[in-house]
Amino acid sequence: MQYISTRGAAPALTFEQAMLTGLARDGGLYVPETVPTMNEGEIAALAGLPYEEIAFRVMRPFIGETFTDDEFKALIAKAYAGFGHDARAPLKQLGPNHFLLELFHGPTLAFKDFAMQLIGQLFQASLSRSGDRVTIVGATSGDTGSAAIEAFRGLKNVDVFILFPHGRVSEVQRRQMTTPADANVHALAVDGDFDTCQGLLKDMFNDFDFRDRVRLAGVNSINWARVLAQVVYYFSAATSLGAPHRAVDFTVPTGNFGDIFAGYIAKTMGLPIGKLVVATNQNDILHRCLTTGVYQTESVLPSISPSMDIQVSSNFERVLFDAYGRDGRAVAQLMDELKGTGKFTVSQGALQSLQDTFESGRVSEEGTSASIKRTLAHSAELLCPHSAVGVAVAENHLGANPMVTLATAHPAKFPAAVEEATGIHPALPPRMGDLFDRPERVTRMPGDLKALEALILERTGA
Ligand SMILES: Cc1ncc(COP(=O)(O)O)c(C=O)c1O
Ligand SMILES: N[C@@H](CCOP(=O)(O)O)C(=O)O
Repeated sequence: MQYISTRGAAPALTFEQAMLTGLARDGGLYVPETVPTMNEGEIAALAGLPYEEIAFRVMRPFIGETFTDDEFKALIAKAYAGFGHDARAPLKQLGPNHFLLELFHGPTLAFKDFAMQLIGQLFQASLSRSGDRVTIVGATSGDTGSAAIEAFRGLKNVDVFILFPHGRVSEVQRRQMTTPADANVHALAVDGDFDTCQGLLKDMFNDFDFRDRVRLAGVNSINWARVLAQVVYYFSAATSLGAPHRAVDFTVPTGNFGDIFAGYIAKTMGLPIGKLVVATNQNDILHRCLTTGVYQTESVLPSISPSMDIQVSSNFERVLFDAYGRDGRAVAQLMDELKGTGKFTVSQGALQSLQDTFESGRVSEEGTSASIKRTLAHSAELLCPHSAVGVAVAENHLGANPMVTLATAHPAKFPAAVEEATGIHPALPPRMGDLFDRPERVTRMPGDLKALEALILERTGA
């Protein structure tokens, strides 16, 4: 199993190399050279299995020789042992044909834990074998950062630097990143928005001297291993609703396009997914692009679903690669255009291919609040604002197949928006009850590459 870059000009890598590398050296993202498929019998056999066993069967063909079966099984078991629900990703029924996939029972209460807890294990196993040390730098709009810190805190061969937009994450998210006392954790509050943070991260990857000196690794969804771990819950949800004997639709609250791209991979592997619906908040660049073919950045509007306040949606590049017939040069040209002008237009053929796979919808701020309120009244389910965006869009795309909406975070991560909509203040789980009493440790930084690189070099001693 080899991984190739979406820009076609970086060396092909193994799973382990792609996982430790993050961004390809040509600026592209790694994808499998060929996506392995599962036949109907193999998919049917997943129904009713424990989540960890489904994870093993779905991910095994992607990892090549990196781990033996026994090693991989043990790492998966450790990754999900700390989840607060036996099913790991339970389904709740919202309506006759509408289900909610709760992805917030991990240690930091967001779907990011599914991938981050696993790659924490995979990194540790790989680094302790090689004796190498890496510097992880992550960009976050709130959830990736806390999940990464939780997964890598205290590890002796890893430093973790998390760039988050100053003043643009919820207080719970900020405290999850700034209160861990471990010396290898560095929370950096950057002046700018999430796109500034993600842009700086990509610039660090493209600064080869710096990259090689600190042995830079990435745990954003630019890392293929992140996407892979997220493919699993599409299989667990769909098979418990009758797949492969019937098709299942999914609606996914979307920002960086990683989570829905995982659904696209599940579909490519053979899982009968009918509709794949992209749900955006008022930062609706993906919805506009899927509707008109024009991908045009605007300034980010802070919203009550802040984790999706994103304009430059990293993983969209992966799906464009397929829509352009895996032509890396065409993708590189689009990405250069985006960097230069803030815009590109998708060709007619590529747009048709995207529209054949994805539907989309956008929800306003009022619509998000109303969705939280309505869902509580009809189904007694308290949604976080991101999940509420998903539910609102899904309601406009219900059809004959069961519809699954991904609930991506726990409502207690966004108490202000939930209380405003419902009058209920969602409580944090008891194990996080002292979050507001713990001392914070954070460094305020300008959105400046050289300043950030200097700080990372100084703190790692590289
Ligand atoms: C709570 C939450 N929901 C949805 C999303 C969107 O996921 P993705 O970036 O994979 O599209 C994010 C982060 O991006 C998130 O943190
Ligand atoms: N919403 C995310 C943004 C980064 O997404 P990623 O999936 O690429 O790590 C966040 O919470 O940080």
